[in-house]
Amino acid sequence: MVRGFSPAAAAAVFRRQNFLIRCLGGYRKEKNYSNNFHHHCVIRMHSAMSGGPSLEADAVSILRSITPTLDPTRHKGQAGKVAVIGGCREYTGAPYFSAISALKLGADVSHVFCTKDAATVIKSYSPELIVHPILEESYSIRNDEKGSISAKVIEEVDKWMERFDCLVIGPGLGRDPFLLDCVSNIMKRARESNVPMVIDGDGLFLVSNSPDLVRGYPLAVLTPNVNEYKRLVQKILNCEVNDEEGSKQLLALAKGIGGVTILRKGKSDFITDGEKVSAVSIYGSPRRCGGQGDILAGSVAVFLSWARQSAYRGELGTNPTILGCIAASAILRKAASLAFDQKKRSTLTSDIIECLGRSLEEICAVIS
Ligand SMILES: NC(=O)C1=CN([C@@H]2O[C@H](COP(=O)(O)OP(=O)(O)OC[C@H]3O[C@@H](n4cnc5c(N)ncnc54)[C@H](O)[C@@H]3O)[C@@H](O)[C@H]2O)[C@@H](O)CC1
Ligand SMILES: Nc1ncnc2c1ncn2[C@@H]1O[C@H](COP(=O)(O)OP(=O)(O)OP(=O)(O)O)[C@@H](O)[C@H]1O
Ligand SMILES: [Mg+2]
Repeated sequence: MVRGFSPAAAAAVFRRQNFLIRCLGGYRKEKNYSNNFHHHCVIRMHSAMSGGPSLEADAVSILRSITPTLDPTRHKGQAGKVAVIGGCREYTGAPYFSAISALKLGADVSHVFCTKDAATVIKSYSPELIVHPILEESYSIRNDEKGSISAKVIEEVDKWMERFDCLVIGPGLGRDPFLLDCVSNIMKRARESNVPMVIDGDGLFLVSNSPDLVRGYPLAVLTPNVNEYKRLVQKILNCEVNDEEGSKQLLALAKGIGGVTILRKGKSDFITDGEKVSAVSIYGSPRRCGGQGDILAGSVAVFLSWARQSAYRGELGTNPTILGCIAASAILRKAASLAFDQKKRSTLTSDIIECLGRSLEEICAVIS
């Protein structure tokens, strides 16, 4: 019994502790990937030691404070309208993973703006997505068509821009110079309309070479993986990644680009707006199958939109962009852990997507 507590109160404390442990990933029986509470604490301590003291965010409280209730008076669109700019001849999975993850978490509408080649393929994965085949790669057009096609792309995106709560730029975009030029124009329009942007994948390749696209834009979130982070550090800070000074360098990078938010993905996810670093190191999965970053990008778009709505109602005291990143990171890692419980080594990105709903439900139950 807990000293000074009645048996009933002690039982309540015990139940609450168990609930929080379950929310953060649960107990696990695997020998090598033991995920008991002690292991969880060790991960937290390790993260705090590598990134500085007490960086770990209270992801459960954040998720509860920003996730909207399912209120029968709300209409379609109020829980979020997101658009993914990505998808080309090589990559059709990445934009699909981002866009469907947004829907599975509770966004109302999810669009994909991609190349013509990719559009039919993406549509065939899911009838839930609204797919716009508007982008072109250099190989499919003549040089003298480039001006008119570029203008047409902007015209098409402009029809929709003001309706989106957030854009995800880059999953499966490819690196064709003409296509990236069109996407730069889309980003400039998004800024003019104050639409938040999550920049991932090849969008980060673009931003590493043209940081002015996001410089000084507080509604931009960059979500680099290990390679993308390395490129950003080299281009912006003119040095190599230094994990001994991980937090300091991350802050310098956010300041160096100027006022953006960075979510650095890895064993722990580190998030900063240039002022303070937060960490999410709750247990995820030892599987590193491709596509998990795409889930994260779509999830950040949703939680960021929800956090902005809460902030608009005056319910938050903290930067909503940071809260959205923390929430997305925690939900993805929990979903990855749930999927790994079932599928072990054969866990795929689509298995993790199937666990997104349960992952959020266990923290923010529809009916509590
Ligand atoms: N199923 C899918 O369709 C998936 C597609 N993905 C997409 O794949 C693309 C690449 O993402 P990664 O995470 O692999 O990116 P990384 O930057 O981690 O690595 C990409 C590869 O490209 C090479 N590379 C580096 N610089 C290059 C350059 N200038 N030109 C050409 N190649 C270069 C790297 O050596 C590496 O092998 C992104 O668009 C991403 O969204 C991934 O999200 C995984 C899943
Ligand atoms: N070593 C790790 N241990 C635990 N979780 C990790 C590890 N590395 C990455 N993750 C988690 O996986 C998610 C995706 O990160 P990852 O580095 O795989 O992105 P990515 O390379 O962009 O993925 P994608 O294949 O979609 O492009 C992150 O949210 C991160 O929390
Ligand atoms: Mg990626």
